[in-house]
Amino acid sequence: MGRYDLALIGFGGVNRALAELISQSGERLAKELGFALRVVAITDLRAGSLVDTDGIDLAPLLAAESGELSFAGLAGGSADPRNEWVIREVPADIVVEATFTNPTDGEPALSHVRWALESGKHVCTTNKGPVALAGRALKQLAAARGVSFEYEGSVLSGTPILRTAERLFGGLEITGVQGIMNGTSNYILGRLEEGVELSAAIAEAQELGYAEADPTADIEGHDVQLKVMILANEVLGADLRREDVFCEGISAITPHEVRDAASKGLRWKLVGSATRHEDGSVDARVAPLALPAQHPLAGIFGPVNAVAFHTDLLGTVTVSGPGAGRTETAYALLSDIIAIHQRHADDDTAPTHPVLQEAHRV
Ligand SMILES: NC(=O)C1=CN([C@@H]2O[C@H](COP(=O)(O)OP(=O)(O)OC[C@H]3O[C@@H](n4cnc5c(N)ncnc54)[C@H](O)[C@@H]3O)[C@@H](O)[C@H]2O)C=CC1
Ligand SMILES: N[C@@H](CC=O)C(=O)O
Repeated sequence: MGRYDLALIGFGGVNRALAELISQSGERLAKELGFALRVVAITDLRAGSLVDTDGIDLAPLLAAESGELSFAGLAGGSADPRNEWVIREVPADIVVEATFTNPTDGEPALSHVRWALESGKHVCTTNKGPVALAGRALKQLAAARGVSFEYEGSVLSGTPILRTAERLFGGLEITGVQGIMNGTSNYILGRLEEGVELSAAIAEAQELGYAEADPTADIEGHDVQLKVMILANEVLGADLRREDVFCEGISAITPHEVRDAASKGLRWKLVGSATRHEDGSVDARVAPLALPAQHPLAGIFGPVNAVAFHTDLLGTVTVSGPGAGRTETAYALLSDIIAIHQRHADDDTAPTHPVLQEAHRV
């Protein structure tokens, strides 16, 4: 049985949840998928870096509270994240990028991804910055190096929206997308309707692992702006920059307005949308809308998200599922690793598995 060695860049909620999955369910997954997973490097802004090319023992790391973790003093450990050295020099097969999303220029995650691809390593990431702001260039770099760049978790967390569109919508012309694409703001709007104060609702979303490290991106719509760019670029053939996407968040909506709307059968939702016109141009925007109760998006609650695809042959097809959450997003990374395996199953270095090889051929 083959194995993939992983370097985890960022050891916050999502990458810790991936490490937990590997630590607790690695054997079951290996039997099912036909390949094993081993973590050989971890870097983190706060904890430093840890390298063991024989495989890091994850259990003691996962037993420590995340705020208390320090790799300095451990064998192969350092207080310095040493990101560039780890990404370029440690012999990992896949670099898993899950540091903070920076909506302005995508850094430092953009450099992390670039270093990995330049070094001939596959990348999977849940970080929206590099995908939205430089996805096209990064895909070209990956193709030139013969490696994969996967980012299912960058839109709708573990809900496989990008792969659904890519693999299952063949022959359909998609003319637009509209959806709820941020778990935090959707959760907060629901809690405001229930009478919870804004600051308390934000704290809950942080505690539950839905919110960005700086929740401004969730509240002001920047997170959805990046997701709309990713979707429009992927499924509508657009090449949007951030300034092309009008963006208004939920900060101006008062708890009173939320409850007043509810009493009239309306629900405030933060909606992202993109529409392709006949001349090929694409309009995209993010804005709060008070939707009537019978609107399909009005019934989407909490961290659940949904995206409606407008198509020529099927009309509207809506995909709904978790839009945020540590374990849910870690699943997106696992699905990326499976996709890498499927794509490279015939490479010399890839593990072999009859079921996945068959899927690869199909
Ligand atoms: N939590 C969620 O539901 C989802 C998160 N994402 C994205 O996944 C990424 C990770 O999310 P979480 O784990 O929830 O965030 P988090 O804030 O819990 O963890 C991020 C980790 O990255 C580390 N970090 C930051 N800059 C670093 C650097 N330069 N070098 C090394 N480590 C660095 C931080 O110390 C922190 O431990 C973010 O980009 C987020 O936008 C995407 C989909 C859903
Ligand atoms: N903060 C984001 C996490 C996923 O991208 C959200 O709440 O949707």
